[in-house]
Amino acid sequence: MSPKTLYDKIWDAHVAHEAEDGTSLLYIDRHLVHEVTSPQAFEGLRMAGRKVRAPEKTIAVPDHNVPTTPDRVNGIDNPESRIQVEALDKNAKEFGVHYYPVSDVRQGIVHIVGPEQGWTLPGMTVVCGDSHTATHGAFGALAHGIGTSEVEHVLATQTLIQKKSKNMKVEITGKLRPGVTAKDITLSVIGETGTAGGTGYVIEYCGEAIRDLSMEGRMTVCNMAIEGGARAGLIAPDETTFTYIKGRPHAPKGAQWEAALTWWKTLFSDDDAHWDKVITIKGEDIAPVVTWGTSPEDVLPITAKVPAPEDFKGGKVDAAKRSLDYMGLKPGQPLTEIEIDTVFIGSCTNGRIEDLRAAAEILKGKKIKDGMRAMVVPGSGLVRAQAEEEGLADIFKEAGFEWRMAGCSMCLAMNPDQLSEGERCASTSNRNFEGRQGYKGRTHLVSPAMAAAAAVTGHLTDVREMM
Ligand SMILES: CC(C)[C@H](C(=O)O)[C@@H](O)C(=O)O
Ligand code: SF4
Repeated sequence: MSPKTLYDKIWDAHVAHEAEDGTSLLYIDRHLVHEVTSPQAFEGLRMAGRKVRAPEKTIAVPDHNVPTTPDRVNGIDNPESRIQVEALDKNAKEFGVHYYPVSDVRQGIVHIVGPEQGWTLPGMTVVCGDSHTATHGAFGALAHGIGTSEVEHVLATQTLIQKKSKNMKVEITGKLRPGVTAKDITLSVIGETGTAGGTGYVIEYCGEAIRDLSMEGRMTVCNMAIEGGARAGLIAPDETTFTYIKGRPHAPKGAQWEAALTWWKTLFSDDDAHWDKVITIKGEDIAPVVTWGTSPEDVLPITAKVPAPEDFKGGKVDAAKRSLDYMGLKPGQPLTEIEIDTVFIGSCTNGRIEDLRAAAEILKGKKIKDGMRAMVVPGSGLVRAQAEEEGLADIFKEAGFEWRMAGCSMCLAMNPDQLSEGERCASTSNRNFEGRQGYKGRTHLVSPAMAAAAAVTGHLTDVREMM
């Protein structure tokens, strides 16, 4: 047998039919659904008189539009948001799919709920009408976003038409230095490859620094594969993965667990597998980073200065000028002198329990800067409950943070949590596009620990000085 990558193995195990030009019909093991990209898909089924083919493999949860203040039990003010969430409610019940409504403690961001409930397992194909589906690749699942018409296709057939991507290996060797996290890894990789570097590829992240990460950290890394342009990100499963999964509500049990484990242990890239592209980064070379511009590739170590447009080449000069202008920054200004007024800790990138622990560790016994607006939005109701049990919520509240209910929140401006014009936020989310967190709002992407540090000092801060 010819050697295969992990991606090749999962792909081969799911091809139901392959046409001559390589276009394939893939079987889909898990279909996650949220309120933004599913209403038309369900409506299409309804109009055609079709059913959901595999409701037991379909999981729905509202996340983008839901308010995160406790008074959300009284309903959603914004009519557009309300329509989307109510449509999901109706569709989930009518079509009989698994559903976690806002009133359920298990509700949260779809990419946090799936793994948490044991829906996401190694070797699976996982899709969702959402680009950050890449998150689930942390389990060694082939997971990626799809469009609304594909959502309808998967709902109706449990299959997806796909062309195979190329194989790319991103190796992070050795150990990380203190203060450096999974978020710094994933942003640094994009800094190296650019936002188009992964286009046409599925990335497998490997190396000692990746192996050393918890499942939470691995999800953070894979979450941003899409920001580097890749179709999906993958990490081969190992004991860390199996320990995380075991005992979760929808994980296999008993003899099924043993059988699954036997297969999962074959899910790695063979030694002499072929890679179309390889990138290697030394773990010790990665610093705590921050973005200065309006693209995730605009990333630098926190010790750096705001770059000048002339530092870039070709078309990137104009992009840098525009970024600096939008962000209101001057070349040569130390990044640590950039003052911020808002801190957002949350999102499918960094809204898990370990992220909250890392931020709380920095905040313990401290207060946020006067006038700072700071909020923690746990990625799910269960993350929230656990953080309360561990005393993290008290640390956040005593420091001056708002302690919110689960949802996408200020990661994107689809709900009441938004930046106002000119506001500047240190955010643990994954996109710093113009207006992403609110009209004319400005975003600096950072790790949870770096966000916490900035909340205390009032400016972008090297977290290592607070450790
Ligand atoms: C709303 C949704 C389609 C979108 C995505 O696909 O990623 C959102 O989750 C985002 O992060 O921008
Ligand atoms: S948290 Fe942000 S990135 Fe993740 S699904 Fe929600 S909007 Fe998209």
